[in-house]
Amino acid sequence: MTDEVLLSTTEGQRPDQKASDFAHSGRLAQPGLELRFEHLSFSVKGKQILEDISGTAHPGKVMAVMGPSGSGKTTLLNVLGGRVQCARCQATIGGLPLTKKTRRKISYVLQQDIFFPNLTLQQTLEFAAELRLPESMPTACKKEIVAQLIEQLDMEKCTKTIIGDNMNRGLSGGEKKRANIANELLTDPAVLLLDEPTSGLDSSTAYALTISLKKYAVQSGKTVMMTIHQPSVQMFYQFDTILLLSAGRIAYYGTPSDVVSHFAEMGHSCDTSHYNPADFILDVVKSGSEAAEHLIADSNQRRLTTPDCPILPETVAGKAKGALVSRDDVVITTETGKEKFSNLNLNESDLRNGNYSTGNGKAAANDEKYISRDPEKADVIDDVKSSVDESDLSLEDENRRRWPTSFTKQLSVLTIRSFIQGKYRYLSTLKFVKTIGVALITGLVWWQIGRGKITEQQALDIGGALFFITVFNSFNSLFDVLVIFPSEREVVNKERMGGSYRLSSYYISKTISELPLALVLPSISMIIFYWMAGLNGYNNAWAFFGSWLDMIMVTIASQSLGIFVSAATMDFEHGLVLAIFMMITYMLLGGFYIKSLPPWLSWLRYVSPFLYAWTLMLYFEFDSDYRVICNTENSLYPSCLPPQGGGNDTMATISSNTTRYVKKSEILVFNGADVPAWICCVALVTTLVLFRVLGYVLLRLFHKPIVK
Ligand SMILES: Nc1ncnc2c1ncn2[C@@H]1O[C@H](COP(=O)(O)OP(=O)(O)OP(=O)(O)O)[C@@H](O)[C@H]1O
Repeated sequence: MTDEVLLSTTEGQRPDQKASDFAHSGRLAQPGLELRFEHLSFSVKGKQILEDISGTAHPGKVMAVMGPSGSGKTTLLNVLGGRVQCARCQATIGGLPLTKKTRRKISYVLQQDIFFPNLTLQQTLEFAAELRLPESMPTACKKEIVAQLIEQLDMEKCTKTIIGDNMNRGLSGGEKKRANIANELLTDPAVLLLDEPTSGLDSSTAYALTISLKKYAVQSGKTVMMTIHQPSVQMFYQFDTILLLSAGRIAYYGTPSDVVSHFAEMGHSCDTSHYNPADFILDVVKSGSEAAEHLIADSNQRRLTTPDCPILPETVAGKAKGALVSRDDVVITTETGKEKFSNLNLNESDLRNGNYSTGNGKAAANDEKYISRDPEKADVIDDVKSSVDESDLSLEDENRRRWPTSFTKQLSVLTIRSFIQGKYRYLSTLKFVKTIGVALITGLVWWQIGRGKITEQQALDIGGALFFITVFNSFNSLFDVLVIFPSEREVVNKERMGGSYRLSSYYISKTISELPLALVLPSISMIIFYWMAGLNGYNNAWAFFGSWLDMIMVTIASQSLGIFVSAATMDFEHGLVLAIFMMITYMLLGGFYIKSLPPWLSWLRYVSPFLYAWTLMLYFEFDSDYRVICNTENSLYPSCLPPQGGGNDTMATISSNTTRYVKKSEILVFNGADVPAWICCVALVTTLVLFRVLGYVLLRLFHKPIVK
C-alpha cells in the first residue's frame, strides 16, 4: 500500500471539476471533529462490560483502544458507533451531544469484512456510493469518488475482482480490509472508528495500514479511533493516544511514549530492547487481578487531573467507601467548569426547557457540555431528550435525515444489485447441471409416454410424472431461498445498521430482481421434461403453455414460502427443518400419494399448494375425452365398464368405432382433482402473496438489525 493510501477524498486531488465542485459544496468536505466520551458505563444482563470510561479522540490524531480479549474494546466502539443502545452513555462530537443525527458524522469499520461475495470491488463500492451518498450528487461524481478511493487504496489491480468467499476466491484478506475501509470512507466521515482493522493481516500489511490511517488522520485532519490487539513496536508508536482497558475499566490513558515510564513507576519495568511495550502492557494487565487493580486505581488518580479523560469522584473513592455523589446528585460540566447540584427536582417540563432546578439555582441545559448523573435518572433524561428531539421533526424531515436517498432510488439501486448478486447464486453452473440432469433423467424415464392415444396405466404414470416435476421444481426453488436468504442477512444487517436503506426497499427489490432469476431453471426443466415425455402439448400447444405457467406459479409460491421460513427462523438449519416439515406435509396432502384421507383430516388437503398446481396440470393434460383408452378388463373408470343389462347406459360410454375412451372428468375425479381451475389459480396466487407478506411482517417485527 502506498503512503497516500486513505487520503481523504476532499484533499482537492480530483482533476474533474464537477467532483471538486461538489466537494466544495460542503457536503463532502467536512472537517474532523473531536469525539469526547465521559463516564461510559454499559452492562448487559447484569454483567458490567464498561465502567466509567472516558476519553477524547482529537482531529488529526489516532487513538488506539487496547486491552486483553474481552476487556470491552469492541463494546466501546459499538456504543460510540451507535451499534448498541446505551442509555447511560454520554458522548459529544464536535461539542454536540452524540445523537442519531450527529452520529452520522461517524463511520464505523466493522471487524468482519461483510460484503456480497459475487460483486466485484468496483461494483460493491459504486452501489454503496449510490445508496449512501446524497441523491443530488451526479452519478459521474460518485463514480469518480469511488475511482479515487480505489486508486488511493492502491487497489486498481483488483477493481474487477470479486469480493469472494470460501467457495470462490476473490480479494485477499488485506484487500478486503481495505475495501471495508473504502466503503466507510465514501461518506467522508468526520470520525472514523475501526474495530481491529489489522486482524488477520501479516505484520507488514498491518503496519502499512496503520501508517495509512495515521496519514489519513494527519493530512485530512480527521479523527481516527481504532481497537487493536497486539500492535508491533513500530505500529504502537504511531498512535497518538493509548486507551488501555482491563475488564471494562481504564488501566492507562496517555501517549505511547509515556507508557513505559508509567508502568515502571508502578513497579513493572519493561526491557524495551527485548520486549515490545505493547505486548508488555497487555501482559501486565493480564498477569493478575492485583496488578490490574493497581494500575486501574493509579489511572483513576491520574484521571482527576487529565481533562481529556475525566472520572466520576465516586469511582476514585471506591464503591466500598460509599459514593461521594448521592443518588440525587447531578454533576454538570458547563463552560465555566464542573458544578455539582444536589437533590434536583427533575421534572419533565424543566428538562424540556433545559432548566434543572437545584437547591442552588438553575443550570441551563443548553450550556451544558456534558451531564453526568445518577444512572436511574439518566434514563429519565435520555427519554425526555429523545422525545424532545423527535417532536421537533416532521415526518418528512425525519425521513430525509434518516435516509440518504429516496425510496425509489433505493429500490432501483438495490434491484440492480440484487439481480447481479442473485444471478450467480440462482444460475450457477452446478444448478444448471442439476436441473438439466434431472430433467433428462425424468424425460427418459417417462419417454414419450403421452404421445398419441394412451392406456389407463400410462395416464396414471403421467399423473405421477406431473406431480414429480412440480414437487422437484418447488423444492429447488424453496431451498435456493433457504440457502441464500440467511447468508445475505449479515450484509443487509450491516447496511441497515448504517442507515443505508429501508427494509421495504430491500424486500421489494429482492422480490422484483429474483423473480426472473427464479423462473429460468424451472422453465428449462419443464421444457426438457415435457417434450421428452411427449405430453399433451403435442396435441394442443396451449396445454404446454398452461402447464408451464402453472409450474411458474407454484415455483414462485415456493420461493415465497422459502422467504417466510427464512424470516421465521433466520438460520439455515432451523429453516431446513421447518421447510422440510412443511413441504412433506404439502406433498402428502397434494393428492397424488393418498386419495382417501380420513374424513376429519380431508379439509387439510386444501392448504397444500401442490394440490392446486397438480390439479391444474391434470386439467391441461387431460383436456380431451378421446385420449385415454379404456382397459378391456379391470378398468378403473365407470364409463369403461360394459353396460349393465344391455339397456341404455346412464353413464354415457364414449366410443369411437370399437375403441372406448375414458371421460376426462373421470380421470380428474379419480385423481382427486375436484377443485375448479380458477380456484386453483386463485389459491396459488394467494399462497404466493400471503407468504411474501408474512415474510416481510416477520422481518419487520422480529429481525431488526442487530450487532453480533
Ligand atoms: N451482548 C452481550 N451479551 C453478553 N455479554 C457480552 C455482550 N457483548 C459483549 N459481552 C461481553 O463483554 C465483554 C467484552 O466484549 P468485547 O467484545 O467488547 O471485548 P473485546 O475487548 O473487543 O474482545 P476481543 O478483543 O476478543 O474482540 C466480553 O466478556 C463479552 O463476552
